[in-house]
Amino acid sequence: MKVTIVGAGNVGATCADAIAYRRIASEIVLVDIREGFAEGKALDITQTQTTLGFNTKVVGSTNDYAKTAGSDVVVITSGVPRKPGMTREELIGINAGIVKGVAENLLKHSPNAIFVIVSNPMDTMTYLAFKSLGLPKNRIIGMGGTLDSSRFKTYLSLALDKPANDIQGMVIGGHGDTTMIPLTRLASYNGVPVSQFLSEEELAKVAADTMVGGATLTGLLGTSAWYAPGASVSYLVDAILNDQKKMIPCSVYLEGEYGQSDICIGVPCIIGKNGVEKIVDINLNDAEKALFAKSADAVRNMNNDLKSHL
Ligand SMILES: NC(=O)c1ccc[n+]([C@@H]2O[C@H](COP(=O)([O-])OP(=O)(O)OC[C@H]3O[C@@H](n4cnc5c(N)ncnc54)[C@H](O)[C@@H]3O)[C@@H](O)[C@H]2O)c1
Ligand SMILES: O=C(O)C[C@H](O)C(=O)O
Repeated sequence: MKVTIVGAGNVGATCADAIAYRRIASEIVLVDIREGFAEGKALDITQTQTTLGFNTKVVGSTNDYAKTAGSDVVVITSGVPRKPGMTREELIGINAGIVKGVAENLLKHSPNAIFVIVSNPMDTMTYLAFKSLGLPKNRIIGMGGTLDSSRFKTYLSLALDKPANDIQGMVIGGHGDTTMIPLTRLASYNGVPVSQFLSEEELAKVAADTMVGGATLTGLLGTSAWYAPGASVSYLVDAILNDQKKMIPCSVYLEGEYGQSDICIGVPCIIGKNGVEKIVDINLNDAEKALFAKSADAVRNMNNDLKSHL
């Protein structure tokens, strides 16, 4: 199976490294616009084959999309990350043109690929890819919910002082500091609701920390995070290539689901070899429904800024 990742920067290269090391694909192509950069990252990753013990072929390319031909999954991470104090939404002007051009080039060479969109603001970039490529909705997947859910589980595990892998939980809604919806009511520690162990105040703090998880790291690092984002993309690509039918919150085009239409936003999805195989309708309570509607309003507002690109 072949995966192309465009953008060989922090997230793209980390994602390529995770996919190679975890043997998720047989071939990875890394593409970047910076002369020699993707080739350098690919060679560096290749030189870990014997010490880490994998045989995945990793190829780098400076903007030569012929090398990406016949990819099963393509991942778009090209674009600018935010700096401390910025919101993801502020990146729209510069990233929209990059994402649209890259997506069109990818489709020319891999007409059957499933697209995974990572560049921010991710929900709006996913909507742009959906609208400009004209592909069926199952083949355009925005990655944000995997990462937000992993942060949610991390903060729950810290608050509970229990292993993160014993915790289940999902974040739906937009991938933004104020639009994410950590579903604290449904989160569990080995099937037991976390509300049996944490107070309302503690749960509210977990939710608040999760929502600004990306901003916290941007403040600490000076640019946005990459280890958890790269690993999250590899998790999603694994679910697609290995037809895992995992339920993962992803940003997908809605046509009435969750009361919303003509928008890409995070909802629980079954992910397999066809990409989004099903949108799972979970029973939200009234408060969660209201948060989802508010989140969708904000994402839709942001999509309005795309007019010149559609
Ligand atoms: N959805 C998520 O959960 C999530 C998580 C982390 C980062 N992000 C986003 O992913 C994007 C990348 O973040 P990063 O930290 O890797 O940034 P980065 O600056 O390290 O890497 C971006 C790379 O894109 C390349 N690039 C720019 N224009 C290009 C083009 N037209 N074609 C090919 N390559 C091009 C740059 O040369 C650079 O190497 C940002 O927009 C960031 O906000 C999203
Ligand atoms: O925070 C960011 O801007 C990058 C990414 O969306 C993240 O959540 O880490």
